[in-house]
Amino acid sequence: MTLLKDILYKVSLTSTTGDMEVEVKDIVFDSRKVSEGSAFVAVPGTQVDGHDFIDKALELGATSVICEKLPHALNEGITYVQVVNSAKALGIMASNYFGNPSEQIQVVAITGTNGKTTTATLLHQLFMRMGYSTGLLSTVENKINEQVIPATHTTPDAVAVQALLRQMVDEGCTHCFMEASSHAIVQERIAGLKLAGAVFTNITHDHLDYHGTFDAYIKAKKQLFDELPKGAFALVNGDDKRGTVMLQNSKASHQTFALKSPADFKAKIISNTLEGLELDINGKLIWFRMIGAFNAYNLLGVLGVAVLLGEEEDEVLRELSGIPGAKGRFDRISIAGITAIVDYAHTPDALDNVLKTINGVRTGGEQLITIVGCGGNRDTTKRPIMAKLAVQESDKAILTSDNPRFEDPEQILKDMQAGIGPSEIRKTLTIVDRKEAIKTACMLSQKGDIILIAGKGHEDYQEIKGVKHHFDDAEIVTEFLQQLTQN
Ligand SMILES: CC(=O)N[C@H]1[C@@H](OP(=O)(O)OP(=O)(O)OC[C@H]2O[C@@H](n3ccc(=O)[nH]c3=O)[C@H](O)[C@@H]2O)O[C@H](CO)[C@@H](O)[C@@H]1O[C@H](C)C(=O)N[C@@H](C)C(=O)N[C@H](CCC(=O)O)C(=O)O
Ligand SMILES: Nc1ncnc2c1ncn2[C@@H]1O[C@H](COP(=O)(O)OP(=O)(O)OP(=O)(O)O)[C@@H](O)[C@H]1O
Ligand SMILES: N[C@H](CCC[C@H](N)C(=O)O)C(=O)O
Ligand SMILES: [Mg+2]
Repeated sequence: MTLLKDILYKVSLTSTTGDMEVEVKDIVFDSRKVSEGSAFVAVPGTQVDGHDFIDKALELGATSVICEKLPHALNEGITYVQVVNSAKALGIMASNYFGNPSEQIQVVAITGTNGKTTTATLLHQLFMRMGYSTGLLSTVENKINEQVIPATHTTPDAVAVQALLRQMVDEGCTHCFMEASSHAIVQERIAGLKLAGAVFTNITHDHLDYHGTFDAYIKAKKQLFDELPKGAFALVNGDDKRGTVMLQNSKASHQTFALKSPADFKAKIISNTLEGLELDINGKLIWFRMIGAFNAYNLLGVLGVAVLLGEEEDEVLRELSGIPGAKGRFDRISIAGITAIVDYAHTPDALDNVLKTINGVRTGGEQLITIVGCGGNRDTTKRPIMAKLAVQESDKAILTSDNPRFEDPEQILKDMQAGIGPSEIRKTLTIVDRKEAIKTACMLSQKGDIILIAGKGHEDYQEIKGVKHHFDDAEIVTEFLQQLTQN
């Protein structure tokens, strides 16, 4: 039996009213999911305030309410707990409720604008290969060893994080690698977690719609490092000028990885082709199946984490060398002499990196056609920048839709077109239907050409007005390229 007073351990309380020994059958932060005996935690949100749903939660059988502001009238027989920060309280309560699983497993959180999924997935694959029972919480999927649990967010909500960690511990996992998105950090979805370490990959333009300013976005990432305990490690990209900012107030052991500056984990790129990367790491030449200089950073971050967790460098490099990477990250499909690359680049920096990688390995003569869109109900300021990058770094750019969500797809495309100069218009096509855009790119391609399809990577849907319609870039480009071979 779980008592309210026990799960409030370590929560900053302002006041309590009622029986603190009431049994808690479930912790719920959405009134619609309350059942008899639930503890309802009222969290202020971006759309509505959970405090407005306290009555609804009580109607459905909640026996305790955890909130920042007490309701004017308190119901008889209900326990009310006033806390300083209910989102934070939710995380700590969920951790207590599930028996503090993060104290029984080494959890490493990865943050940064780009590279989180790649780094976390590589770590999961690496530790599995090295014989450990390992968990993963990522944008693409959550995993307990090889068992897949579908992911709805990059970082699950506070209760789901703890429930998944509990399941991992019960199934014998010793390690869990997880992404910590800036939304999750600010919303305290990882409050109550004991981390063995945290990684900072990089920070560039994204999510200004949510955080407001770039400084607030940096501060969100920094919170992860500020809250690390002594004894944990803080591993940051030393070539990113915000790497040192992350370390400023961190009690954790300061560690760096870099290609250009002095660092604890260093590498030099020997070769970078469409077949893979060759790196010099401490005088050892190692071949990796990952493509692009940005993946050299991801590989170094992975090496750093593994070594800081006590693994032997040579074994790590041997295993890492054969790992293919995460789905939808630079996936290559070659049919009829045409190479299509499906990549999740959905930020200006990611798109720039992918385009530079492709341009760096081109042999000349071939065309590069880039298909790109920008998500609806997301940062609008990145739209003209991404369109401009696509046009400038390709022979032809096709602007199209990528999850318009609740926005008008034509308006998103207009925002993108604003980034294109008059002399670049002739290199640009705008085709709102993504399938038509892919078909057009295939029809315009000749043997040897490269088609980059950016933005959706592993996603197998197009989200329009709250409905996810099946849509898979790799599936569609394969279909059209195969048709070319039949004609
Ligand atoms: C903008 C954002 O991040 N929103 C997240 C946030 O919801 P919110 O603050 O908007 O919630 P709200 O709708 O205002 O409701 C406030 C509170 O009232 C409660 N409520 C609401 C209605 C009701 O009838 N009863 C009730 O109790 C809600 O449960 C909530 O506790 O907290 C929810 C629970 O954790 C999340 O599901 C939700 O993610 C939304 C769906 C989302 O799209 N988030 C994206 C932007 C996101 O989180 N992305 C990052 C990755 C970004 C990256 O790529 O870097 C991620 O980690 O996935
Ligand atoms: N270290 C990196 N630096 C810059 N760009 C990268 C890096 N790693 C990957 N990318 C690019 O960014 C895209 C997204 O990579 P990944 O999915 O690993 O990032 P993420 O941080 O998990 O993104 P999200 O915030 O959407 O979950 C990749 O498809 C690739 O184009
Ligand atoms: N985690 C990111 C994914 C963006 C992927 C892209 N396809 C889009 O829809 O904008 C977000 O939710 O902002
Ligand atoms: Mg991710």
